[in-house]
Order: sequence, then C-alpha cells, then structure tokens
Amino acid sequence: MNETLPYDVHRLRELAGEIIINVRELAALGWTPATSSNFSHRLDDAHAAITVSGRDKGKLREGDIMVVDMAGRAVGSDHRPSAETLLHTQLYSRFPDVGCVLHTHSRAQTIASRLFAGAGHVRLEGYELLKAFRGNDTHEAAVDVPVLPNSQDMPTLAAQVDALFDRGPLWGYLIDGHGLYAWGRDMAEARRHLDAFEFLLDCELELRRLTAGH
Ligand SMILES: CSC[C@@H](O)[C@@H](O)C(=O)COP(=O)(O)O
Ligand SMILES: [Zn+2]
Repeated sequence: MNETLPYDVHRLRELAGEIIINVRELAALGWTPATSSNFSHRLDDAHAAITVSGRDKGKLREGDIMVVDMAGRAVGSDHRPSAETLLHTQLYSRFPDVGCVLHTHSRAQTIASRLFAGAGHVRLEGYELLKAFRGNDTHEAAVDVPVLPNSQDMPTLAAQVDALFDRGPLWGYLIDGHGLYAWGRDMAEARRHLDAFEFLLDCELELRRLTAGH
C-alpha cells in the first residue's frame, strides 16, 4: 500500500495492463466505435480501476486507467472517470463476487437494443452457447436479456438496472440505442459473457433477416 494512495499501486498497474490488452482486442473487433464503451475491474473492496472518460478505447495506455471509489468519485487522479461509472460501481457495491464490468457498443448490440426495446428483452433460447453463462449447464435454458430505455442521467439508469437484480441471476443487459453491459467474477468470465452475448444477439438478428417475410 502506498503512503498517500489508499490502494495497491502495483495491483492497479497489473489490472491496467489486463484491461488494455482485452480492450484492444474488443476495439479491433469494432465493438468500441468513436471513443464509446468503458471498462473496469475491481481493485479492492472500496475501489475499482476504470477507463478515463472520452479516451479512444482502442489506443488505451496505462494513464487512461484511473481509480474510483464505490460512489464513483475519482481517487488520486485529476482525470474524469467514465461518464457511466455509476453503472460499474453499482455492480461492485451490490455483488461482492462481481470483479469486472465491460460495456461495449457493437453493431449487433446496438441494433438488437433498438429492435427489442418494445418487448423490453431479447429471449435467447435453445443455443448450446447459453452454457457460456455462469450457472447454465444446458442449451435447454432461456436467458432474457433486458433492454432498458437510455438516459443521460446515470442515477435514473442505475435505478432501472437495480430493479432488474430482484428478478434473479443476470450477466448483462442492453440499453436502447446504446449498447451492452456484461460482467463476471474476473476479466476472463466477463469476456466470456460479453462474447456469448455478442454471438447470440448476432444469431437472433440473422435469424430475423433470414425469416423476414416468411
Ligand atoms: C462517444 S458516445 C458514447 C458515450 O456517451 C458513452 O456511452 C460511452 O460508452 C463512453 O463514455 P466514457 O465517458 O468515455 O466512458
Ligand atoms: Zn456507452
């Protein structure tokens, strides 16, 4: 522990490296257009490492990762944390086993959010890949991905998200016209969930294209 900073600086550097490597891969897939998207990892019980607001997520460097407390306030940095920090810290605060939160704006996520906003969810059913979600051990499961109305007011959005948690286990949600939030115990699990959502949403969109007019 550093004398002046209330968190482990070495752990922060380690996590920053992990975030940078993973986010470069996501950016290369085209899932973080035009400085969109944000990413975080729990640092300790009271802090999270998160991307600085407005940075090109495909070109992140160590200085683009900063620390916030669980109320979303910057700690030991003059930078502005992600505009959506509250959507990350609410997960860390409520669920001790959430260690990593990933938010992306891929085409499939954005289009699906528009298409299914009226229904309020996207039903993913019958896919072998549903087993990628923690706790699912069969394709015979159905996962409803909630679609929330977008808002620039983070407390409003966070309250909508909070209401979802009473319904049962959840690994992610869509925001209408915006993108996807996915999370997991650590980076590997959050990536697996994010990748599974992307693949399955893309399948649903393609199925609709192929069956349109039939
Ligand atoms: C560039 S528009 C996207 C932003 O409004 C927001 O949704 C986003 O994902 C990135 O915000 P940021 O403040 O950089 O974390
Ligand atoms: Zn966003």
